[in-house]
Amino acid sequence: MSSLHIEDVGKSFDDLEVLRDLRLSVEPGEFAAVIGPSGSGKSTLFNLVSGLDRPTSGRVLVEGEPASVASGKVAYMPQKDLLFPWRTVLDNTALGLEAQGVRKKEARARADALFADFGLDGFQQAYPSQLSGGMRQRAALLRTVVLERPVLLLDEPFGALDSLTRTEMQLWLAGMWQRHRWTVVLVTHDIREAVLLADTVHVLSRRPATVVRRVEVPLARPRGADDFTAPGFTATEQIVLEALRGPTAVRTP
Ligand SMILES: Nc1ncnc2c1ncn2[C@@H]1O[C@H](COP(=O)(O)OP(=O)(O)OP(=O)(O)O)[C@@H](O)[C@H]1O
Repeated sequence: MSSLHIEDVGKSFDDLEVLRDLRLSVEPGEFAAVIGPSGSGKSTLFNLVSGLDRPTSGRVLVEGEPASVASGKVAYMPQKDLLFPWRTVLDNTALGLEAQGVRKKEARARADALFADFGLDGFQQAYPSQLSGGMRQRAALLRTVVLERPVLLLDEPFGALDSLTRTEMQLWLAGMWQRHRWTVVLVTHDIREAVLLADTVHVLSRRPATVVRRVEVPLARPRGADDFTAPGFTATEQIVLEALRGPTAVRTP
């Protein structure tokens, strides 16, 4: 059974058709990336997968069941880290578990157990303002991962970081995925990021968005900094770029 199965999904807001006949499947342990032009509907798609909104047509199935917030199958990391400035980093990372009804002590213990792996050891009692941009994003990811849900949605997690920090974070995430094998759907505007991290890159058209190309990334795992200059990397970037720019990607409303 697919972890995520999006079947002929359409979504409109009044007269605005945002998604049309969108199909996409993600298998357990797969890292999928979704890339598309600005405003093509990537956040709308995530809202459907996390059950915050419903499709106008078609179906969104998470582990075979219609997507719903109540099913607790999807963990969503939004673009902004949304860490509360008045809570310590540990309390911030335990927040999702607490909201799920886990007792505070246990929630903190479960989050704390991941701090070293996320490069945050020693910062449990710090406040978010004391962290660098990259550390804040790692804390936000920790808060998402600790929920141990079957599907992780990452919405441009590194979009706000400077280019060097972003590259470091991408390499770090590649290493983390290698160890944990989460099922991930990453939304990004960054072709390089999609190719480095994903098994499959789904390229969206302009609105109404549909998947115009599904690109399998031919690079072996584990991946690292050397992959950025590998011939297969550049060739895949080119294929994704052409799909983004190609004639079928430009639709008139
Ligand atoms: N609740 C809503 N009501 C009306 N229109 C909406 C709603 N949510 C999104 N839209 C519209 O749908 C379109 C797609 O928005 P969405 O945020 O999904 O795009 P996106 O691809 O995530 O954008 P970006 O790449 O800029 O982050 C936009 O034109 C937006 O104005």
